[in-house]
Amino acid sequence: MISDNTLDQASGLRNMSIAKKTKVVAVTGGKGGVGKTSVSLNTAIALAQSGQNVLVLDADLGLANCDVMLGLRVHKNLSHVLSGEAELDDILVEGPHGIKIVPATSGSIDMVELSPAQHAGLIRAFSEMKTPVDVFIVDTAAGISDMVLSFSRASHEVLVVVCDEPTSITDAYALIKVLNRDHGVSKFKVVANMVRTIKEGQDLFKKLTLVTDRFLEVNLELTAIIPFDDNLRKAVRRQRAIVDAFPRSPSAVAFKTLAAKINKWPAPSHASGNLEFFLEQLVN
Ligand SMILES: Nc1ncnc2c1ncn2[C@@H]1O[C@H](COP(=O)(O)OP(=O)(O)OP(=O)(O)O)[C@@H](O)[C@H]1O
Repeated sequence: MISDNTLDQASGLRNMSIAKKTKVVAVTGGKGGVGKTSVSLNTAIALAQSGQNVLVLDADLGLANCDVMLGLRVHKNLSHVLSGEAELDDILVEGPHGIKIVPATSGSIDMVELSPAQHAGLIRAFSEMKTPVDVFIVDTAAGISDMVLSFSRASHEVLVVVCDEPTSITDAYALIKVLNRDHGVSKFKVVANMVRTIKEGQDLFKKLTLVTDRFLEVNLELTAIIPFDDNLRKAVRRQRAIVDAFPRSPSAVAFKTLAAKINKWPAPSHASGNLEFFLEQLVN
């Protein structure tokens, strides 16, 4: 006879195997000020509006800003997790529509100088979280630091935010090159931000692929075109997200379209072989 205990175990295992896998999306770009945090937060909120449990890691560890952009109060941050004083679940801050944010520290030198082992420890710590997460968005810092590289490599999708400035294109190219050459990332999803027309967004994508096609073996896809939108700046001044404050504004509509695309991306089905966020879910 099969005991109740055995049945409980079987149903537990079944639930584990059908449990939703977390999609992990790194938002990066190489250059500062191209709109990474705006893309991360607005896409996160649009995903939450569509019913997803969304977690945002404010990995701009040198100068944290997700909480500032949304006017949220932070009590504990990643430094408390690193020092062992708190678990990730304890430091989450709730934002609009129930998004959860993992706050970084503001301007703390220690955080900028984390070692590769500490990055790996942080990536592993996410697997221990009890908070349900359908989509995890990693808002990376500007530049090509070890942290940006290890967090991007540990994600399932890498969004590269670019705007129509020569330095944005060269910095995005440099980031793609290093992620590909040194970390084996070959697929990138490009977000053309702050453009005046759809055509400007498409041309911007062409400028980037002109160099990547010539020198690298990578696959780039133009995933979103976000218009320049004065209302976005107005929303930032009010410490609100545009998808919330001006939902019909052109950039808000574009963020919702991007969120709808992310909803359609398949959840990861197998481990990549590298250290990745929520790895446990993929090997169980
Ligand atoms: N589509 C847009 N239309 C108008 N302004 C925008 C748009 N996207 C971003 N901005 C503005 O550009 C500035 C930089 O945006 P944001 O802080 O999101 O960039 P970032 O890449 O995260 O910057 P950093 O690297 O410094 O953290 C902000 O003032 C923001 O309001």
